[in-house]
Amino acid sequence: MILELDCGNSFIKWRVIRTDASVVGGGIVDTNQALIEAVEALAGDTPARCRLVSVRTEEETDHLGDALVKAFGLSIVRARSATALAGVTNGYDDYERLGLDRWLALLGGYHLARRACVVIDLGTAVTSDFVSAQGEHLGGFICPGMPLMRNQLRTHTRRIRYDDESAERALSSLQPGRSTVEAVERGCTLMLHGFVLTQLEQARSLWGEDFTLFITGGDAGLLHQVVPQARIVPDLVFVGLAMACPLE
Ligand SMILES: Nc1ncnc2c1ncn2[C@@H]1O[C@H](COP(=O)(O)OP(=O)(O)OP(=O)(O)O)[C@@H](O)[C@H]1O
Ligand SMILES: CC(C)(CO)[C@@H](O)C(=O)NCCC(=O)O
Ligand SMILES: [K+]
Repeated sequence: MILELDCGNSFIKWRVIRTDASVVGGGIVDTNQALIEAVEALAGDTPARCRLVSVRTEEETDHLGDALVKAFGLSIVRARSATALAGVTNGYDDYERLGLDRWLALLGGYHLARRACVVIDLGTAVTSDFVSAQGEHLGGFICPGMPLMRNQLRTHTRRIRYDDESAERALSSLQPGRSTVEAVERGCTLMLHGFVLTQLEQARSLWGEDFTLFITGGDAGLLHQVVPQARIVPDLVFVGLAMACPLE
């Protein structure tokens, strides 16, 4: 069995797959220890191999790797930056600066679409990347995601305070808010809607209607009504991870 990890800035997304790629289990955790416990709790064999992508520091990622080797004695392959892979060229001036989660998600998107695509990932940050039909990465955009927008408002004001349950309830509609929680949650959601619609405009001016829009990341669900044509692929980073780190 293979342990797959996407180590983001706030959470670790994990899953365990068999060699035939069928999924045994998976989830989202916020600490290395919680990851080890979740994998230990899976019925069946422990994974012998691991492939991972991380946007954390080298030290944090090494620390996680050491903990996994200690717990499971597995071998680890890490996704690395590349100038080109699987028919896609990295569009950054300095290819190593492109976030590896973005690189893998756009590799996965191009692989699935086999034509021009835009890949939007809604996590701690929101990112968007453009790939032409020829596999040329044209670059992309980075902006704050829902968790960062909320927290900036909470941190830099004195009277914006509310709990998680009321935040969830506030999104039952996108009408003008009649309480702080509604005003903030709906306002930030509409910022994301606006962002995504502008990405669509850019894609249309480049390619007409001849492209696929992919949406991934923990907050992908906030968008599906605005862009019903989008393909929501929650595991897009894992699609790219398998391409970048093949385990024969
Ligand atoms: N089960 C879940 N656990 C945690 N967050 C979740 C879950 N489902 C949806 N989310 C939402 O997903 C967002 C986090 O996104 P995601 O997990 O894709 O990225 P991340 O690890 O925080 O950061 P990165 O963008 O660096 O990968 C949060 O806003 C959170 O509300
Ligand atoms: C933008 C994030 C934080 C999204 O997870 C990550 O891809 C990252 O740290 N990127 C490095 C900066 C860049 O992609 O230009
Ligand atoms: K991510």
